Amino acid sequence: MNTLRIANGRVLRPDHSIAEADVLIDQSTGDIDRVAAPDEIDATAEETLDAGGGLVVPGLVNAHGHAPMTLLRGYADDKPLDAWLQEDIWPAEGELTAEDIRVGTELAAVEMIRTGTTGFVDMYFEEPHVAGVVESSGLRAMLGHGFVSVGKSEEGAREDMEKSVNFAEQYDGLAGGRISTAVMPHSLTTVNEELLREAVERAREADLPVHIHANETEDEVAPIVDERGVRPLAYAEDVGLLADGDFLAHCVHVDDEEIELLADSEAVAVHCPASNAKLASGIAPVAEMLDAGVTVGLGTDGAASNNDLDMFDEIRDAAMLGKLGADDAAAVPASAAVRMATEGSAAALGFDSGRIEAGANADLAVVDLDAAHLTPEHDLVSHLAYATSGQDVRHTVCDGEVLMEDREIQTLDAEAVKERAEEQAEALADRVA
Ligand SMILES: N[C@@H](CCSC[C@H]1O[C@@H](n2cnc3c(=O)[nH]cnc32)[C@H](O)[C@@H]1O)C(=O)O
Ligand SMILES: [Zn+2]
Repeated sequence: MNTLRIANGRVLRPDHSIAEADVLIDQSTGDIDRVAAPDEIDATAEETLDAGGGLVVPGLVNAHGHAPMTLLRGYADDKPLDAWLQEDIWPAEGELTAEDIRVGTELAAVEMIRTGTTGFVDMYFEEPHVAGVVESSGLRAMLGHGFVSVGKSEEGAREDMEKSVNFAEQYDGLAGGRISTAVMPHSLTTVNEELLREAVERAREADLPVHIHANETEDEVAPIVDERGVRPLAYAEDVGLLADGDFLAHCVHVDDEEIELLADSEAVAVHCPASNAKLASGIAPVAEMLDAGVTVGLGTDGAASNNDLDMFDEIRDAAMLGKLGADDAAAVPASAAVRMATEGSAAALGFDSGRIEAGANADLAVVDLDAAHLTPEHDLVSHLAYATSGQDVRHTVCDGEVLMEDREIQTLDAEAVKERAEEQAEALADRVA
Protein backbone atom coordinates (compact mmCIF):
# COMPACT_ATOMS: atom_id res chain seq x y z
CA MET A 1 0.00 0.00 0.00
CA ASN A 2 1.46 3.38 -1.10
CA THR A 3 0.70 5.60 1.86
CA LEU A 4 0.53 9.34 2.38
CA ARG A 5 0.40 10.56 6.00
CA ILE A 6 -1.06 13.91 6.97
CA ALA A 7 0.85 14.34 10.23
CA ASN A 8 0.95 16.48 13.38
CA GLY A 9 -2.33 18.27 12.77
CA ARG A 10 -5.82 18.42 14.16
CA VAL A 11 -8.74 16.95 12.24
CA LEU A 12 -12.33 18.15 11.75
CA ARG A 13 -14.35 14.97 12.45
CA PRO A 14 -17.71 14.32 10.72
CA ASP A 15 -19.55 15.41 13.89
CA HIS A 16 -17.51 18.65 13.70
CA SER A 17 -15.52 17.82 16.85
CA ILE A 18 -11.78 18.47 16.59
CA ALA A 19 -9.25 15.69 17.26
CA GLU A 20 -5.44 15.57 17.51
CA ALA A 21 -4.96 12.95 14.83
CA ASP A 22 -2.98 11.87 11.80
CA VAL A 23 -4.68 10.82 8.58
CA LEU A 24 -3.26 7.79 6.76
CA ILE A 25 -4.15 7.61 3.07
CA ASP A 26 -3.97 4.53 0.85
CA GLN A 27 -2.81 6.04 -2.44
CA SER A 28 -3.55 2.86 -4.34
CA THR A 29 -7.28 3.33 -3.67
CA GLY A 30 -7.26 7.12 -3.14
CA ASP A 31 -9.21 6.61 0.08
CA ILE A 32 -8.61 7.46 3.72
CA ASP A 33 -7.30 4.33 5.44
CA ARG A 34 -7.22 5.51 9.05
CA VAL A 35 -7.71 8.60 11.21
CA ALA A 36 -6.06 8.07 14.60
CA ALA A 37 -3.76 9.54 17.23
CA PRO A 38 -0.18 9.61 15.90
CA ASP A 39 1.06 6.94 18.33
CA GLU A 40 -1.74 4.60 17.21
CA ILE A 41 -0.50 4.57 13.63
CA ASP A 42 2.74 2.62 13.41
CA ALA A 43 2.75 2.41 9.61
CA THR A 44 5.67 4.14 7.91
CA ALA A 45 4.38 6.28 5.07
CA GLU A 46 6.13 6.73 1.73
CA GLU A 47 5.09 10.40 1.79
CA THR A 48 4.22 12.79 4.62
CA LEU A 49 2.55 16.21 4.60
CA ASP A 50 3.12 18.29 7.72
CA ALA A 51 -0.19 19.56 9.12
CA GLY A 52 1.49 20.94 12.26
CA GLY A 53 -0.37 24.06 13.46
CA GLY A 54 -3.11 23.31 10.95
CA LEU A 55 -6.62 21.88 10.73
CA VAL A 56 -7.34 19.02 8.32
CA VAL A 57 -10.76 19.61 6.72
CA PRO A 58 -12.69 17.80 3.98
CA GLY A 59 -11.83 19.22 0.56
CA LEU A 60 -14.60 21.71 -0.26
CA VAL A 61 -16.99 20.74 -3.07
CA ASN A 62 -18.24 23.47 -5.40
CA ALA A 63 -21.59 21.97 -6.46
CA HIS A 64 -22.52 24.48 -9.18
CA GLY A 65 -20.47 26.52 -11.61
CA HIS A 66 -19.26 27.31 -15.08
CA ALA A 67 -15.49 26.95 -14.77
CA PRO A 68 -14.31 28.56 -18.07
CA MET A 69 -16.13 31.78 -17.06
CA THR A 70 -12.99 32.73 -15.13
CA LEU A 71 -12.00 34.40 -18.43
CA LEU A 72 -15.05 36.65 -17.99
CA ARG A 73 -14.29 37.63 -14.37
CA GLY A 74 -15.00 41.34 -14.11
CA TYR A 75 -16.09 41.49 -17.76
CA ALA A 76 -19.68 42.46 -16.91
CA ASP A 77 -20.90 43.39 -13.45
CA ASP A 78 -23.68 45.27 -11.73
CA LYS A 79 -26.72 44.15 -13.71
CA PRO A 80 -29.43 41.54 -13.20
CA LEU A 81 -29.28 37.99 -14.61
CA ASP A 82 -31.29 38.42 -17.83
CA ALA A 83 -29.59 41.65 -18.91
CA TRP A 84 -26.21 40.24 -17.86
CA LEU A 85 -26.69 37.07 -19.94
CA GLN A 86 -28.37 38.68 -22.97
CA GLU A 87 -26.29 41.88 -23.25
CA ASP A 88 -22.85 40.68 -22.18
CA ILE A 89 -22.28 37.02 -21.38
CA TRP A 90 -23.97 35.20 -24.25
CA PRO A 91 -22.43 37.55 -26.90
CA ALA A 92 -18.99 36.95 -25.33
CA GLU A 93 -19.59 33.19 -25.13
CA GLY A 94 -20.38 33.23 -28.85
CA GLU A 95 -16.71 34.18 -29.39
CA LEU A 96 -15.20 31.58 -27.04
CA THR A 97 -12.74 29.12 -28.63
CA ALA A 98 -11.91 25.62 -27.41
CA GLU A 99 -8.55 27.00 -26.26
CA ASP A 100 -10.36 29.67 -24.23
CA ILE A 101 -12.40 26.92 -22.54
CA ARG A 102 -9.27 24.89 -21.77
CA VAL A 103 -7.30 27.87 -20.39
CA GLY A 104 -10.30 29.24 -18.47
CA THR A 105 -10.75 25.83 -16.84
CA GLU A 106 -7.04 25.64 -15.96
CA LEU A 107 -7.34 29.04 -14.27
CA ALA A 108 -10.40 27.79 -12.36
CA ALA A 109 -8.49 24.66 -11.36
CA VAL A 110 -5.54 26.72 -10.07
CA GLU A 111 -7.90 28.90 -8.03
CA MET A 112 -9.82 25.92 -6.64
CA ILE A 113 -6.73 23.91 -5.67
CA ARG A 114 -5.19 27.04 -4.10
CA THR A 115 -8.28 27.57 -1.92
CA GLY A 116 -8.92 23.98 -0.76
CA THR A 117 -11.64 22.94 -3.22
CA THR A 118 -11.16 19.33 -4.38
CA GLY A 119 -14.42 18.73 -6.28
CA PHE A 120 -16.56 20.85 -8.60
CA VAL A 121 -19.44 20.87 -11.04
CA ASP A 122 -19.16 22.33 -14.51
CA MET A 123 -22.09 23.09 -16.81
CA TYR A 124 -20.69 24.58 -20.01
CA PHE A 125 -19.67 23.59 -23.54
CA GLU A 126 -16.55 22.16 -25.16
CA GLU A 127 -16.67 19.87 -22.12
CA PRO A 128 -14.05 17.41 -23.50
CA HIS A 129 -11.53 20.25 -22.97
CA VAL A 130 -12.83 20.74 -19.42
CA ALA A 131 -12.46 16.99 -18.86
CA GLY A 132 -8.84 17.19 -20.04
CA VAL A 133 -8.07 19.76 -17.35
CA VAL A 134 -9.80 17.66 -14.69
CA GLU A 135 -7.57 14.77 -15.73
CA SER A 136 -4.34 16.83 -15.59
CA SER A 137 -5.15 18.93 -12.50
CA GLY A 138 -6.05 15.91 -10.31
CA LEU A 139 -9.42 17.39 -9.22
CA ARG A 140 -12.71 15.51 -8.94
CA ALA A 141 -15.60 16.84 -11.06
CA MET A 142 -19.11 16.27 -12.29
CA LEU A 143 -19.29 17.60 -15.85
CA GLY A 144 -22.04 18.24 -18.35
CA HIS A 145 -22.69 20.00 -21.64
CA GLY A 146 -25.28 22.68 -20.92
CA PHE A 147 -27.93 22.97 -23.61
CA VAL A 148 -30.78 25.36 -24.41
CA SER A 149 -33.56 25.29 -27.01
CA VAL A 150 -34.33 29.03 -27.00
CA GLY A 151 -32.90 30.78 -30.06
CA LYS A 152 -32.27 27.45 -31.83
CA SER A 153 -34.11 25.57 -34.58
CA GLU A 154 -35.86 22.39 -33.46
CA GLU A 155 -33.12 20.40 -35.16
CA GLY A 156 -30.35 22.53 -33.64
CA ALA A 157 -31.82 22.24 -30.15
CA ARG A 158 -32.17 18.46 -30.50
CA GLU A 159 -28.55 18.20 -31.67
CA ASP A 160 -27.48 20.17 -28.59
CA MET A 161 -29.46 17.88 -26.30
CA GLU A 162 -27.94 14.82 -27.99
CA LYS A 163 -24.49 16.36 -27.43
CA SER A 164 -25.26 16.65 -23.71
CA VAL A 165 -26.44 13.04 -23.43
CA ASN A 166 -23.57 11.65 -25.53
CA PHE A 167 -20.93 13.55 -23.58
CA ALA A 168 -22.43 12.36 -20.29
CA GLU A 169 -22.47 8.74 -21.48
CA GLN A 170 -18.94 8.81 -22.91
CA TYR A 171 -17.08 10.64 -20.12
CA ASP A 172 -18.65 9.15 -17.00
CA GLY A 173 -15.93 7.44 -14.92
CA LEU A 174 -12.89 8.82 -16.79
CA ALA A 175 -9.74 10.24 -15.13
CA GLY A 176 -9.52 7.16 -12.91
CA GLY A 177 -13.09 7.67 -11.70
CA ARG A 178 -12.56 11.33 -10.79
CA ILE A 179 -14.94 12.41 -13.57
CA SER A 180 -18.65 11.76 -13.28
CA THR A 181 -21.27 13.30 -15.55
CA ALA A 182 -24.84 14.54 -15.71
CA VAL A 183 -27.22 15.57 -18.47
CA MET A 184 -27.51 19.33 -18.14
CA PRO A 185 -30.51 21.18 -19.58
CA HIS A 186 -29.80 24.86 -18.84
CA SER A 187 -33.04 25.77 -17.07
CA LEU A 188 -36.79 25.16 -16.87
CA THR A 189 -37.46 28.17 -19.10
CA THR A 190 -34.64 27.98 -21.69
CA VAL A 191 -35.37 24.37 -22.67
CA ASN A 192 -38.84 23.57 -24.11
CA GLU A 193 -40.97 20.91 -22.45
CA GLU A 194 -40.71 18.31 -25.21
CA LEU A 195 -36.91 18.44 -25.24
CA LEU A 196 -36.74 18.53 -21.45
CA ARG A 197 -38.87 15.40 -21.16
CA GLU A 198 -36.73 13.64 -23.76
CA ALA A 199 -33.48 14.68 -22.04
CA VAL A 200 -34.74 13.36 -18.69
CA GLU A 201 -35.84 10.11 -20.34
CA ARG A 202 -32.44 9.66 -22.02
CA ALA A 203 -30.68 10.40 -18.72
CA ARG A 204 -32.73 7.71 -16.94
CA GLU A 205 -32.01 5.18 -19.70
CA ALA A 206 -28.31 5.88 -19.24
CA ASP A 207 -28.61 5.89 -15.44
CA LEU A 208 -27.36 9.49 -15.31
CA PRO A 209 -28.46 12.39 -13.08
CA VAL A 210 -29.79 15.69 -14.38
CA HIS A 211 -28.50 19.11 -13.33
CA ILE A 212 -30.48 22.28 -14.07
CA HIS A 213 -30.86 25.91 -12.96
CA ALA A 214 -34.20 26.32 -11.18
CA ASN A 215 -36.21 29.18 -9.65
CA GLU A 216 -33.25 31.55 -9.73
CA THR A 217 -35.22 34.74 -10.41
CA GLU A 218 -38.85 35.84 -10.26
CA ASP A 219 -38.65 36.19 -14.07
CA GLU A 220 -38.00 32.44 -14.26
CA VAL A 221 -40.97 31.59 -12.03
CA ALA A 222 -43.78 33.82 -13.33
CA PRO A 223 -43.87 32.50 -16.95
CA ILE A 224 -44.26 28.90 -15.74
CA VAL A 225 -46.98 29.80 -13.23
CA ASP A 226 -48.80 31.89 -15.87
CA GLU A 227 -48.52 29.31 -18.66
CA ARG A 228 -48.93 26.09 -16.73
CA GLY A 229 -50.79 27.11 -13.61
CA VAL A 230 -48.27 25.28 -11.44
CA ARG A 231 -45.08 26.22 -9.64
CA PRO A 232 -41.78 25.51 -11.47
CA LEU A 233 -40.75 22.62 -9.22
CA ALA A 234 -44.16 21.00 -9.67
CA TYR A 235 -43.54 21.25 -13.43
CA ALA A 236 -40.00 19.89 -12.89
CA GLU A 237 -41.40 16.91 -10.98
CA ASP A 238 -43.98 16.36 -13.73
CA VAL A 239 -41.26 16.12 -16.43
CA GLY A 240 -39.47 13.53 -14.28
CA LEU A 241 -36.87 15.70 -12.53
CA LEU A 242 -36.38 15.60 -8.70
CA ALA A 243 -35.20 12.00 -8.95
CA ASP A 244 -32.34 10.52 -6.92
CA GLY A 245 -29.10 12.13 -8.08
CA ASP A 246 -30.74 15.17 -9.67
CA PHE A 247 -29.53 18.50 -8.34
CA LEU A 248 -30.97 21.96 -8.92
CA ALA A 249 -28.94 25.17 -8.80
CA HIS A 250 -30.30 28.22 -6.96
CA CYS A 251 -33.86 27.36 -5.75
CA VAL A 252 -34.18 30.99 -4.63
CA HIS A 253 -37.87 31.66 -5.32
CA VAL A 254 -39.37 28.45 -3.97
CA ASP A 255 -42.57 28.50 -1.93
CA ASP A 256 -43.51 26.15 0.92
CA GLU A 257 -45.11 23.68 -1.51
CA GLU A 258 -41.92 23.50 -3.57
CA ILE A 259 -39.74 23.14 -0.46
CA GLU A 260 -41.93 20.20 0.56
CA LEU A 261 -41.60 18.70 -2.96
CA LEU A 262 -37.82 18.94 -2.65
CA ALA A 263 -37.86 17.51 0.89
CA ASP A 264 -40.03 14.56 -0.24
CA SER A 265 -37.78 13.94 -3.26
CA GLU A 266 -34.25 12.55 -3.51
CA ALA A 267 -33.11 15.68 -5.36
CA VAL A 268 -30.61 18.16 -3.89
CA ALA A 269 -30.75 21.96 -3.96
CA VAL A 270 -27.46 23.78 -4.61
CA HIS A 271 -27.33 27.16 -2.90
CA CYS A 272 -25.30 29.91 -4.66
CA PRO A 273 -25.53 32.85 -2.24
CA ALA A 274 -22.87 35.14 -3.75
CA SER A 275 -24.21 34.80 -7.30
CA ASN A 276 -27.79 35.31 -6.09
CA ALA A 277 -26.71 38.45 -4.21
CA LYS A 278 -24.53 39.88 -6.98
CA LEU A 279 -27.28 39.51 -9.62
CA ALA A 280 -29.89 40.65 -7.07
CA SER A 281 -31.75 37.41 -7.79
CA GLY A 282 -32.80 37.07 -4.15
CA ILE A 283 -31.96 35.22 -0.93
CA ALA A 284 -32.80 31.51 -1.04
CA PRO A 285 -34.81 30.29 1.99
CA VAL A 286 -31.97 28.00 3.05
CA ALA A 287 -32.89 27.82 6.75
CA GLU A 288 -36.41 26.71 5.79
CA MET A 289 -35.08 24.17 3.29
CA LEU A 290 -32.68 22.70 5.89
CA ASP A 291 -35.44 22.61 8.53
CA ALA A 292 -37.71 20.81 6.03
CA GLY A 293 -35.01 18.16 5.52
CA VAL A 294 -33.86 19.24 2.06
CA THR A 295 -30.24 18.30 1.32
CA VAL A 296 -28.48 21.53 0.38
CA GLY A 297 -25.12 21.79 -1.38
CA LEU A 298 -23.11 24.95 -2.00
CA GLY A 299 -21.74 26.47 -5.22
CA THR A 300 -20.08 29.64 -6.47
CA ASP A 301 -21.75 29.65 -9.90
CA GLY A 302 -19.42 31.15 -12.55
CA ALA A 303 -16.56 33.52 -11.70
CA ALA A 304 -18.33 36.25 -13.67
CA SER A 305 -21.19 36.35 -11.16
CA ASN A 306 -19.35 35.93 -7.87
CA ASN A 307 -16.42 36.88 -8.77
CA ASP A 308 -14.11 34.32 -7.18
CA LEU A 309 -14.22 30.53 -6.67
CA ASP A 310 -13.19 30.62 -3.00
CA MET A 311 -15.63 28.25 -1.28
CA PHE A 312 -14.64 29.60 2.16
CA ASP A 313 -16.09 32.94 1.00
CA GLU A 314 -19.20 31.06 -0.14
CA ILE A 315 -19.58 29.35 3.27
CA ARG A 316 -19.48 32.76 4.93
CA ASP A 317 -22.00 34.19 2.43
CA ALA A 318 -24.33 31.23 3.05
CA ALA A 319 -24.24 31.82 6.81
CA MET A 320 -24.63 35.59 6.55
CA LEU A 321 -27.34 35.71 3.86
CA GLY A 322 -29.14 32.77 5.46
CA LYS A 323 -29.52 34.80 8.65
CA LEU A 324 -30.62 37.89 6.79
CA GLY A 325 -33.10 35.93 4.69
CA ALA A 326 -34.60 34.29 7.77
CA ASP A 327 -34.47 37.53 9.75
CA ASP A 328 -32.86 35.37 12.45
CA ALA A 329 -29.21 35.55 13.61
CA ALA A 330 -29.44 31.91 14.77
CA ALA A 331 -30.30 30.68 11.26
CA VAL A 332 -27.69 28.79 9.18
CA PRO A 333 -25.14 28.50 12.01
CA ALA A 334 -21.42 28.01 11.23
CA SER A 335 -21.61 24.22 11.34
CA ALA A 336 -24.56 24.10 8.93
CA ALA A 337 -22.76 26.36 6.45
CA VAL A 338 -19.57 24.26 6.60
CA ARG A 339 -21.66 21.10 6.18
CA MET A 340 -23.27 22.52 3.00
CA ALA A 341 -19.84 22.95 1.36
CA THR A 342 -18.65 19.48 2.35
CA GLU A 343 -21.25 16.76 3.01
CA GLY A 344 -24.12 18.62 1.34
CA SER A 345 -22.28 19.23 -1.91
CA ALA A 346 -20.79 15.72 -1.88
CA ALA A 347 -24.32 14.30 -1.49
CA ALA A 348 -25.53 16.44 -4.40
CA LEU A 349 -22.90 14.88 -6.66
CA GLY A 350 -22.80 11.39 -5.21
CA PHE A 351 -19.15 11.91 -4.24
CA ASP A 352 -17.86 9.72 -1.40
CA SER A 353 -16.03 12.72 0.01
CA GLY A 354 -16.92 15.68 2.21
CA ARG A 355 -15.83 14.04 5.47
CA ILE A 356 -12.58 12.98 7.15
CA GLU A 357 -13.09 9.34 8.09
CA ALA A 358 -11.79 5.90 7.09
CA GLY A 359 -13.21 4.72 3.78
CA ALA A 360 -14.04 8.18 2.41
CA ASN A 361 -12.25 9.60 -0.63
CA ALA A 362 -8.96 11.17 0.43
CA ASP A 363 -10.10 14.61 -0.71
CA LEU A 364 -8.92 17.06 1.95
CA ALA A 365 -7.26 20.40 2.68
CA VAL A 366 -5.04 21.62 5.50
CA VAL A 367 -5.87 25.11 6.79
CA ASP A 368 -3.07 27.09 8.45
CA LEU A 369 -4.31 28.34 11.82
CA ASP A 370 -1.39 30.56 12.75
CA ALA A 371 -2.76 33.76 11.21
CA ALA A 372 -3.85 36.77 13.29
CA HIS A 373 -7.34 36.60 11.69
CA LEU A 374 -7.73 33.03 13.05
CA THR A 375 -6.67 33.97 16.58
CA PRO A 376 -7.79 33.21 19.33
CA GLU A 377 -9.14 29.66 18.95
CA HIS A 378 -12.43 29.76 20.82
CA ASP A 379 -14.17 27.69 18.14
CA LEU A 380 -12.48 26.39 14.97
CA VAL A 381 -15.78 25.64 13.21
CA SER A 382 -16.72 29.28 13.78
CA HIS A 383 -13.39 30.28 12.20
CA LEU A 384 -14.06 28.03 9.17
CA ALA A 385 -17.35 29.85 8.54
CA TYR A 386 -16.63 33.42 9.63
CA ALA A 387 -12.87 34.07 9.33
CA THR A 388 -11.07 31.55 7.11
CA SER A 389 -10.09 32.57 3.60
CA GLY A 390 -9.07 30.15 0.89
CA GLN A 391 -5.64 31.79 1.05
CA ASP A 392 -5.18 30.13 4.47
CA VAL A 393 -4.99 26.71 2.79
CA ARG A 394 -1.51 25.15 2.99
CA HIS A 395 -2.01 21.72 1.34
CA THR A 396 -4.68 20.28 -0.94
CA VAL A 397 -5.10 16.54 -1.59
CA CYS A 398 -7.58 14.86 -3.94
CA ASP A 399 -8.06 11.14 -4.51
CA GLY A 400 -5.00 10.63 -2.30
CA GLU A 401 -2.72 12.68 -4.58
CA VAL A 402 -1.02 15.91 -3.40
CA LEU A 403 -2.30 18.74 -5.64
CA MET A 404 -0.73 21.51 -3.55
CA GLU A 405 2.03 21.37 -0.90
CA ASP A 406 2.95 24.45 1.14
CA ARG A 407 0.92 26.59 -1.27
CA GLU A 408 2.87 25.28 -4.30
CA ILE A 409 0.51 23.72 -6.87
CA GLN A 410 2.00 20.43 -8.07
CA THR A 411 -0.19 19.49 -11.07
CA LEU A 412 -0.38 22.79 -13.00
CA ASP A 413 2.10 25.62 -13.63
CA ALA A 414 0.09 28.35 -11.90
CA GLU A 415 2.20 31.25 -13.21
CA ALA A 416 2.01 30.01 -16.82
CA VAL A 417 -1.76 29.44 -16.49
CA LYS A 418 -2.31 33.00 -15.23
CA GLU A 419 -0.25 34.42 -18.09
CA ARG A 420 -2.09 32.39 -20.72
CA ALA A 421 -5.46 33.30 -19.22
CA GLU A 422 -4.59 37.01 -19.36
CA GLU A 423 -3.68 36.69 -23.05
CA GLN A 424 -6.77 34.64 -23.95
CA ALA A 425 -9.12 36.96 -22.05
CA GLU A 426 -7.67 40.03 -23.74
CA ALA A 427 -8.00 38.47 -27.21
CA LEU A 428 -11.58 37.39 -26.38
CA ALA A 429 -12.58 40.91 -25.32
CA ASP A 430 -11.07 42.30 -28.54
CA ARG A 431 -13.10 39.84 -30.62
CA VAL A 432 -16.32 40.81 -28.88
CA ALA A 433 -15.70 44.56 -29.08
N1 LIG B 1 -24.62 29.01 -23.65
C1 LIG B 1 -25.06 27.66 -23.77
C2 LIG B 1 -26.02 27.35 -22.63
C3 LIG B 1 -25.52 26.34 -21.65
S1 LIG B 1 -23.93 26.56 -20.95
C4 LIG B 1 -24.32 27.27 -19.35
C5 LIG B 1 -24.82 28.66 -19.48
O1 LIG B 1 -25.26 29.14 -18.21
C6 LIG B 1 -24.92 30.53 -18.15
N2 LIG B 1 -24.96 30.98 -16.76
C7 LIG B 1 -23.96 31.38 -15.96
N3 LIG B 1 -24.44 31.69 -14.76
C8 LIG B 1 -25.78 31.49 -14.80
C9 LIG B 1 -26.82 31.65 -13.86
O2 LIG B 1 -26.63 32.03 -12.70
N4 LIG B 1 -28.07 31.36 -14.29
C10 LIG B 1 -28.33 30.94 -15.54
N5 LIG B 1 -27.37 30.77 -16.46
C11 LIG B 1 -26.12 31.06 -16.07
C12 LIG B 1 -23.54 30.57 -18.77
O3 LIG B 1 -23.18 31.87 -19.10
C13 LIG B 1 -23.75 29.66 -19.97
O4 LIG B 1 -24.27 30.38 -21.06
C14 LIG B 1 -25.77 27.46 -25.11
O5 LIG B 1 -26.20 28.47 -25.67
O6 LIG B 1 -25.88 26.34 -25.55
ZN1 LIG C 1 -25.16 28.72 -13.15
